[in-house]
Amino acid sequence: MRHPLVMGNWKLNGSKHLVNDLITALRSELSGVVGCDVAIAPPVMYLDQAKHQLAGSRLALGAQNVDVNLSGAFTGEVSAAMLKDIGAKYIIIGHSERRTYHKESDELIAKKFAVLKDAGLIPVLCIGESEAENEAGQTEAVCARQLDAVLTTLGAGAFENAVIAYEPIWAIGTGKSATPAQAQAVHKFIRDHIAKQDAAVAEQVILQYGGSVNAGNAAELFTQPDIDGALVGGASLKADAFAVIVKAAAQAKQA
Ligand SMILES: O=C(CO)COP(=O)(O)O
Repeated sequence: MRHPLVMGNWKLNGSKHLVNDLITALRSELSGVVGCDVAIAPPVMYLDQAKHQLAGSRLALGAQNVDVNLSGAFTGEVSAAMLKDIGAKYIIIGHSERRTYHKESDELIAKKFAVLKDAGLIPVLCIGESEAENEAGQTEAVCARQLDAVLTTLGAGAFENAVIAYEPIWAIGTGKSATPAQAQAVHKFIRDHIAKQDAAVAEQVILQYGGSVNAGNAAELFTQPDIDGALVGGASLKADAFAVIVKAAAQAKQA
């Protein structure tokens, strides 16, 4: 049985003040909520502050990126060991914003996946197609290519205790979420694709949907059998909306 996971990707937003206020509010909104794992990924600058403020709560710490190098002359980068040291658990890699703005390739992202596994961290691998690819009927081919970068180099076993976030680029920050049926179809494709190599690993891998998830559409998305949670951008910056999403996952996925 898969345990749902809702994670907030704060992207390039925040300040010491906001971290303080948002975590204080989340702790209060989510106290007593069980049945859903919850994580927040603030900017790397605030990970230490966030870790201290999360102490004693059920909320886990995430990060938004990692470098492939372990240490050395790589100005501006952050290593997997550093993220582990600071107490992060879930690390987002392959986000479409990094693929687009930082020209990250499938091969680089597969290397990031490997360094995270080696460090004992949980990769949250983002995949998903652009609007043009979607309209050209290439959704499955794009997702398969992005998954295969990891599958062919690391094998299906790498997805044991890992997370995949299906985030169609056309749904990110647009207010235009995929419909539950659309998202479910792609999630099933992703699970089946991994199952071709290892059915047991495919059955346990957490598949999140991301792209304009909000307090109003979350519950319906979570009714779908292969949607195990959400990677939430904009709505994760509002404690009340994020809490509604977490509670919807806990409710929908109760045994
Ligand atoms: O990119 C996302 C999460 O990683 C989704 O962002 P929005 O929820 O703002 O659409």
